[in-house]
Amino acid sequence: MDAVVEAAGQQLDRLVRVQPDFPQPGVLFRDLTPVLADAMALDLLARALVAPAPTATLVAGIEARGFLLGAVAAMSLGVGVLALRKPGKLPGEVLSESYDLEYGAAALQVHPGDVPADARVLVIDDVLATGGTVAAACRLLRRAGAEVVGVSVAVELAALGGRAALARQEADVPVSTVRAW
Ligand SMILES: O=P(O)(O)OC[C@H]1O[C@H](OP(=O)(O)OP(=O)(O)O)[C@H](O)[C@@H]1O
Ligand SMILES: Nc1ncnc2[nH]cnc12
Repeated sequence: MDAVVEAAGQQLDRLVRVQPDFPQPGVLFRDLTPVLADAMALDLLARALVAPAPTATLVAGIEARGFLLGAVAAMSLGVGVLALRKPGKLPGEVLSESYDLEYGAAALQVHPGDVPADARVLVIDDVLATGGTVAAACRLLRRAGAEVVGVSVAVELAALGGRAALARQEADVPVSTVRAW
């Protein structure tokens, strides 16, 4: 599987669009939409993302970009995908977790009833920056009764320290990234 991860990493090197000063001055934005639009890159990335957690029984995709990768990754593992949504999108009773990120603040929500009691969940997203988003996802899933077996992200922005921040908050969750820049 290391060969798949390396091949997917090469596709990220080739296709990720780097945009200075977006969505606000000072942020160097990594846009994965060209990767998603390339069939070979998308297939490799889906397989690389699930490689670290082959026994997961459910994938959790984080709104919005994590939805796209989470869905294809879940298909490649043969499991379902759980949508972790931003506020105001899910009807009925929800659990919520707030967090800060590089360019603002946000929250994630889930229906507790959508998480099976024995779920072994792999959290998937496109970018690990400060780590606030995936840490909130882990807290949310645990409150819903799930076991978080891993976090798998396409691109890690190493200078923003997300991996260390996540280790401080969620020390027992293995974190895998296809490429660290
Ligand atoms: O590690 P962090 O500092 O928390 O940042 C990473 C998050 O930032 C981006 O999402 P964003 O909130 O911009 O939402 P989007 O997917 O709806 O564009 C990205 O898709 C990650 O979810
Ligand atoms: N620099 C960045 N590029 C893309 N997504 C991000 N999420 C947080 N920071 C980001």
